[in-house]
Amino acid sequence: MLFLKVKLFDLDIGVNAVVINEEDLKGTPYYPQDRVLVETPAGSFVGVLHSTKTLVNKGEIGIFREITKEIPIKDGDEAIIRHAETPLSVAYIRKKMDGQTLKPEEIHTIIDEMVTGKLSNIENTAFVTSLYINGMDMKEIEEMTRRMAETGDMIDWDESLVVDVHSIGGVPGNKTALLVVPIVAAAGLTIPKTSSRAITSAAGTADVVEVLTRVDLSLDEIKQVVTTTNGCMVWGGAIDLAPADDITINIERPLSIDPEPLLLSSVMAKKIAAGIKYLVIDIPTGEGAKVKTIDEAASLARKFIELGGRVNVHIECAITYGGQPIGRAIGPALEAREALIALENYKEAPSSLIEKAVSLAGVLLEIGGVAPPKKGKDVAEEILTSGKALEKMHEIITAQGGEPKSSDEIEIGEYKAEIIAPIDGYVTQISNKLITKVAKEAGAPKDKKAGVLLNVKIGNEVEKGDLLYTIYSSSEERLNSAVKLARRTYPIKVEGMLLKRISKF
Ligand SMILES: O=P(O)(O)OC[C@H]1O[C@H](OP(=O)(O)O)[C@H](O)[C@@H]1O
Ligand SMILES: O=c1cc[nH]c(=O)[nH]1
Repeated sequence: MLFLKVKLFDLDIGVNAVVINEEDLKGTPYYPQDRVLVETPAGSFVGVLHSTKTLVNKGEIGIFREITKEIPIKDGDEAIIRHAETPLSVAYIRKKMDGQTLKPEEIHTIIDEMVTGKLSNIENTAFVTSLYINGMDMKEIEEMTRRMAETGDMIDWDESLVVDVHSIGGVPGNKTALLVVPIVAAAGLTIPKTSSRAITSAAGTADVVEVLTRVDLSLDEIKQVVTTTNGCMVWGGAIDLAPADDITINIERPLSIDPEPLLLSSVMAKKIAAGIKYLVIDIPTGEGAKVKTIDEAASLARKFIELGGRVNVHIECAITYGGQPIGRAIGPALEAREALIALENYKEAPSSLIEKAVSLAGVLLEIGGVAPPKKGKDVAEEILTSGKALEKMHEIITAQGGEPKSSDEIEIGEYKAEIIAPIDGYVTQISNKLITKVAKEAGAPKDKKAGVLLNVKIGNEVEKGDLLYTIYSSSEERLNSAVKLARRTYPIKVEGMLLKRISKF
């Protein structure tokens, strides 16, 4: 064992590297590139060892900022270094890589070791990838869901009627939650919504809400907000609800994947932990979404409902249109602005956004008994059009530590480029994946002001030179790169009625 003092490096290098002076390593069984278990008063993690002559002094261990996002280690903390045995999980991950079924205790071990930082990025990535390739059966998914919830905090509300809505994501512009939560909260139901940051999209709900107010609230702050406003819209990753969720999501994001076993367990674990009893799952379906066909969506819905039954959460699934972006705004600030426009004056908002939001909210109002059967959508519309939802949104924004702003006060990227129609014709396709790529190339979601504002939707007739969409960014360099990508990949297809002329074979 080595006893060292922590020296924190303010550097995001993205992996669990630790640096030890080579004098300290002399005569020990620890070698560069080895994995060592680092135990500190704030928690333990597995780090890849690097040696140095000068970066840290004898008696110090250099630790990077990445770690402190998961474990609140401070400068000067005592650290005990031990050889990191190969985690038990490695054998179980190999089993899943080989397509085998994992036993409950094997799944528990993987989640436990992931959450206690004993797995390196390599093992975590191998696990996520093996689920993407080989999947899991429902028993495995149930075990993973339970463990993901049990390894974190659980919130217990002192009432039974706690509802939530959660989208599996995958469709650009899906800012629906910013309407559904205020509508449902204004109706008096308790809706403590947790969201993840973007996984495959250019803006996750947590990224969008963060434009308007704080989302990294503590459990106590969340309870306070929900008690006073009936709702919240917070980032699940900031609190210890299902901690494995944020670890796996951080691996899914660069690969832009969302394997079904994790999709099911991630959503459900967060909801169990948040004490949700009634949950509506939004399953956007269509070309370019995570789910392509109605049949696939129905099969996923059945799995959600079955899983819900096993973990005592009442689930209803809404299969929604996901064949093109929801609304016109893609990117955190653009989507926050569009959501505010919808709350301020629904007539000015895209009908796809309004329609989806009041439909989902309507289901929750019926489940919650504050609207008669089949009348939920009408009640939701009334709450939206009367301004009650906007008022509630301002309450939630304030309670979470933000300053309510009107839509025209939301800042978007100062650099912009307009993409125009190359010919007369009709918009026949808006590629979810390509439009997301353009928005991300412009800098979203890290650059909150970056994104894409659509000027057309599928079916619109356009003339050569008409505006199709505008790309925004805070950086001219990123904007130019996004424009190049847009010009190379054509996210929006414009075609005449004469699609192809064949005059000879
Ligand atoms: O589209 P991608 O990024 O893959 O999925 C992630 C998004 O889907 C869910 O949306 P919501 O919280 O129900 O609004 C997550 O919380 C996250 O915002
Ligand atoms: O919250 C979410 C949404 C989609 N997929 C996940 O894994 N988690």
